[in-house]
Amino acid sequence: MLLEGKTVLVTGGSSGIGAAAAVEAARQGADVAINYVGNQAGADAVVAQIEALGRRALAVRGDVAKRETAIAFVEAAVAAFDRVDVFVSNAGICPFHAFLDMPADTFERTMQVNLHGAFYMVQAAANQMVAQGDGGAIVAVSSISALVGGEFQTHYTPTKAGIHSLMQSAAIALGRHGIRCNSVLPGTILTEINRDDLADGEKRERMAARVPLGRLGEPEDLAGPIVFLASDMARYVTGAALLVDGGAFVNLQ
Ligand SMILES: NC(=O)C1=CN([C@@H]2O[C@H](COP(=O)(O)OP(=O)(O)OC[C@H]3O[C@@H](n4cnc5c(N)ncnc54)[C@H](O)[C@@H]3O)[C@@H](O)[C@H]2O)C=CC1
Ligand SMILES: C[C@H](O)[C@@H]1OC(=O)[C@H](O)[C@@H]1O
Repeated sequence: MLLEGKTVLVTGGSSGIGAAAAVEAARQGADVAINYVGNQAGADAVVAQIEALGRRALAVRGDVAKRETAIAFVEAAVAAFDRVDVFVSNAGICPFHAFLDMPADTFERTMQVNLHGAFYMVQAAANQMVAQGDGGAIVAVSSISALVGGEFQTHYTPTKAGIHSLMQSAAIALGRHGIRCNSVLPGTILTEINRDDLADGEKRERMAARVPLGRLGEPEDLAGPIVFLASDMARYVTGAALLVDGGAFVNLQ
């Protein structure tokens, strides 16, 4: 098991990629704390899945856009499990909207949840890891959208580029403490975040046709790469970004 005896924290862990990562971490031997914001049923289901795997689980409610949520999440996890070994910064939103009439509050909320939230969470987790004194691993869920644009994502893609960049700079700032920082860059993964956008079957098929592996992603496709980067198998990997997109990015023509 890749995460035997570790404590893993995941933001936005009540659905999608975060839920898949949380459950896989438990399958790999970790106790897991998830942050969630509104989906109580989803959080309860993830806790139940983790416990069914014989591991301890904790769900802590909070809006990642607020700095105090980060501090409270890490404190609650330490109170329950004594330490933080792995932190997965995953929570995010993507309210698709055209650029020219983007409401300021849509732009600002997307920045606050996706980028400010990741910064505060990673900072709080890193301070706990530094205090423990024996290193750790941080994995942030960025996106293929850190590298390419989207017409209705002008507020969103900069947050994903920012998260990718945050991991690079944090890798430098935290390397001396033995804390590794990496990001995963998912392609299009079928989750709640894009359920409406991909409800149009024609668009979904067009997107899938661009993927060399021939299908859109599932949340579980991210679980292995996240666990790998979190584990000692990746002990000399830091500041890296791992595309998990079925080959979509390289498929120019
Ligand atoms: N689905 C996709 O195609 C891709 C998703 N991503 C990223 O993956 C991450 C997870 O998204 P998915 O699993 O796809 O969708 P999702 O909607 O299932 O998951 C997002 C999670 O973040 C949580 N969340 C949203 N706002 C929050 C807040 N203020 N505080 C705490 N939690 C909050 C949601 O409750 C949800 O559990 C996001 O950061 C997203 O940007 C990146 C690339 C592609
Ligand atoms: C939510 C979108 O479908 C998804 O988010 C990303 O980051 C991907 O690039 C897709 O556009």
